Amino acid sequence: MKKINEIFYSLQGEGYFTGTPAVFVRFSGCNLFCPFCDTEFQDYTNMSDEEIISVIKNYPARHLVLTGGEPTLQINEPFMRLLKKEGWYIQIETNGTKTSGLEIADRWADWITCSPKSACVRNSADELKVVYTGQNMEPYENFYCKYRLLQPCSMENTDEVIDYIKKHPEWRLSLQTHKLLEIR
Ligand SMILES: C[S@@+](CC[C@H](N)C(=O)[O-])C[C@H]1O[C@@H](n2cnc3c(N)ncnc32)[C@H](O)[C@@H]1O
Ligand SMILES: Nc1nc2[nH]cc(C(=O)O)c2c(=O)[nH]1
Ligand code: SF4
Ligand SMILES: [Mg+2]
Repeated sequence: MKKINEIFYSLQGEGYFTGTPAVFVRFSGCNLFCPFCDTEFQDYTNMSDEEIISVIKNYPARHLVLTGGEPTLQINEPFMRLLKKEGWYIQIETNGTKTSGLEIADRWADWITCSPKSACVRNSADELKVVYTGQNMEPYENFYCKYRLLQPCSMENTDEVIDYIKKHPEWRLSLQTHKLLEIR
């Protein structure tokens, strides 16, 4: 059984796949307590892997976003294998900490979006998506990834983020477009 906070269909609002129709599975629970976290993830329903599949397959898209909370606390090999067997393109949103699912994500996900927080142990992902709060950016210099995305915190410091990116052009802007559009 997995503790699932919500399942919904929307457009990927953030990062490289912004605008892509996607089914979101939000896992309950997290190992961190980011002060800026914009997500309610405590409530949950217990669902079997088969129940999750039976809900997500009703939507027309086959791009799946595993998020949370922290999805790598709950994903396991049989779940990921089943999703791949069912034809899903699996994107996982992770804080990059040392969890039971860290290596499972590497083995099975099609796309890893790492949004590193203090305890991040990853030094690679497909995309690095940093929520900018004016922190020291040096720790991200040796992170190996295809794209470096800088995301305003709660859409409140967009000017500061744009300014940073213009000075450090290896970064690009990630806006939480679902908030702009007032969709989920
Ligand atoms: C809610 S987290 C869930 C996945 C995982 N725990 C993580 O932190 O990557 C999903 C994404 O939202 C970002 N996020 C959370 N709160 C935010 C905020 N107030 N403003 C901008 N992005 C935020 C996270 O950094 C992460 O990229
Ligand atoms: N539309 C939409 N896109 C998202 N991308 C990442 C999200 C998340 O909360 O992980 C999210 C979300 O909550 N909504
Ligand atoms: S790691 Fe992700 S879900 Fe957990 S508190 Fe931080 S932003 Fe929220
Ligand atoms: Mg969100």
